[in-house]
Amino acid sequence: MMNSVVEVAGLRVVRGGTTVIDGLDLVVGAGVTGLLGPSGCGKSTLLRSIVGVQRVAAGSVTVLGEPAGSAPLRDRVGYQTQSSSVYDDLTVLENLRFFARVLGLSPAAAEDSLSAVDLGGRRDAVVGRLSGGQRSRVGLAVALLGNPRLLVLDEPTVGLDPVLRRDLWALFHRIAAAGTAVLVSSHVMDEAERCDTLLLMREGRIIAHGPPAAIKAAQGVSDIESAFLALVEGRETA
Ligand SMILES: Nc1ncnc2c1ncn2[C@@H]1O[C@H](COP(=O)(O)OP(=O)(O)OP(=O)(O)O)[C@@H](O)[C@H]1O
Repeated sequence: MMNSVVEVAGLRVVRGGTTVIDGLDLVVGAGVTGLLGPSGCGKSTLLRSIVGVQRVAAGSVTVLGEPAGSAPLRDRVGYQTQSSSVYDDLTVLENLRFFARVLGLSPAAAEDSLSAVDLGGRRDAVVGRLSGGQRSRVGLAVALLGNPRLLVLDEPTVGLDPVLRRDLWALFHRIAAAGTAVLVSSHVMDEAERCDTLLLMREGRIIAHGPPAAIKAAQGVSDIESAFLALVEGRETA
């Protein structure tokens, strides 16, 4: 089969009476893919469509050859939303064991996930007392339960300091190197350079797709923010 993990064709999504995504086509492969764009451009909506929790008006979303959200994908796609979905009053390990049970996985899956995010040393810490970066890694560990083939992360680095952000991006690359495709959204343009492949999104459309260096070269600029602006201006004057 092809190397694509996600295939989106002609996707249209309407939210609250407004068309948020209109005719979007996209292929996502292995490695770390960054979905970057300003707040409100539709990143979360696209990720929700890929995970299969978004009602779509038209088009198709296929993940690992199956329709998005279908039963065979249940333990093959991990998803971390913007809001924390872990229990503050449970320990790190208790949280992971709970979610492992919900997914029908063995307690050993909780241990595997814990070590994948380097949280073994904090296994007995109550989540409510962890730092922001550690909490974020607990959420990531939950999404990694069962060793999914695709990990979808919605703005996981928001609110974190630069050191923690750098550490998390390093972790995404380790996860990708171990064979899980990582699709991560951000509205911070300086995170672009950390991605193998970039998807630049604006107003419900993908305006550029490729390695950061290729996107910059195509626009003749030295940073992604300038490339984004050049692409927007090019469209407005076209
Ligand atoms: N539940 C909802 N009902 C109606 N409209 C919504 C809903 N959620 C989001 N929208 C609208 O859909 C559009 C895209 O929102 P979305 O959350 O996908 O953007 P985003 O790029 O992820 O933004 P952010 O970076 O701020 O999370 C926005 O115009 C938003 O106002």
